[in-house]
Amino acid sequence: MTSLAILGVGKVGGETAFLSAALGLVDEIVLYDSYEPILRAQVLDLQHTGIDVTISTDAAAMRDADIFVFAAGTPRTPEIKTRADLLEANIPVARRCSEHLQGFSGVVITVTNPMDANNYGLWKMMGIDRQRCIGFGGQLDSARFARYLGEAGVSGPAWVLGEHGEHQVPLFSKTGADLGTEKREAILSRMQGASMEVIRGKGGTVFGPAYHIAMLIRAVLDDRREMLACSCVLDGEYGLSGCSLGVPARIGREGVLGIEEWDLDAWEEKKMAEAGAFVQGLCRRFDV
Ligand SMILES: NC(=O)c1ccc[n+]([C@@H]2O[C@H](COP(=O)([O-])OP(=O)(O)OC[C@H]3O[C@@H](n4cnc5c(N)ncnc54)[C@H](O)[C@@H]3O)[C@@H](O)[C@H]2O)c1
Ligand SMILES: O=C(O)C[C@H](O)C(=O)O
Repeated sequence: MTSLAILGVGKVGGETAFLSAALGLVDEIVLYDSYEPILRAQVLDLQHTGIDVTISTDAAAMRDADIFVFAAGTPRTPEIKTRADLLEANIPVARRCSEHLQGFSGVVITVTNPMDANNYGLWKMMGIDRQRCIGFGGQLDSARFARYLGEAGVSGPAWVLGEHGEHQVPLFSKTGADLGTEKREAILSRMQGASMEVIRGKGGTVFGPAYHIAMLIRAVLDDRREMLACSCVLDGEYGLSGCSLGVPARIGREGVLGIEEWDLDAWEEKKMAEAGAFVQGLCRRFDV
């Protein structure tokens, strides 16, 4: 029997629960939210699908799950410019999350923004092996990148490393197309504003994140060992440590099975170093 726990069942957590149930990824889902009315409503709504999945709201059972999604906390509104601006609001939520996870032996997926810093914070507070903390965001950024590349007539592989935020690093060198710096910067700028277009229109991003989180859950539970852009706690990879950052990672049943260090061109290397320095600064908040 496989069990998924989700802390925070608002827009993204709720949709992730629904998709995981609808796709038959797990046998049991343990849901918890500090706001009781949303928790009850999400449970009822899931039950009304009639999908054959066990649903529990026993917070203590979360630590027995195979996989745990941290999706609780404050999301952006149009007034909140960057994901990093959510750090102070969500640090106490990350701390609470790490308390829920004492004794947990599965794989954690961090969704709550600023995701890279929170993934590092959870790893640090829980004191678990770094391979068991996966930060989610790179797959979504990569899907957005693929879309913008397509509009520019480029169909090569779309990978986005770096921060899940303003300092994201789209790997143009992997696409095989020579777009030039100006076009690169123009596409990057569109990517930086991509989610805000959705947040302005419907109050938050839902389908994109939930779909790719479900694919990540599947990669872990089925031990797919596939390469995905994920935020991982770094220990010298890409010349960085003291942070969690988007890198190409092989994902399987034990979490991050390996990190590949790809050759980057000069533009990408500079962006990656800037991303590392920026996220290291955010992560320092968890070192005190
Ligand atoms: N990494 C990504 O790609 C990605 C994508 C979308 C959203 N996000 C982030 O995910 C988070 C959730 O976004 P959302 O749109 O679902 O927000 P939401 O407001 O719809 O849901 C958040 C839920 O967390 C609950 N919550 C708050 N504090 C809690 C606590 N201490 N314990 C348990 N539950 C708690 C709230 O009651 C709420 O139901 C935000 O930080 C958002 O920025 C990240
Ligand atoms: O942009 C946000 O605040 C939400 C999320 O990180 C996203 O990329 O959709």
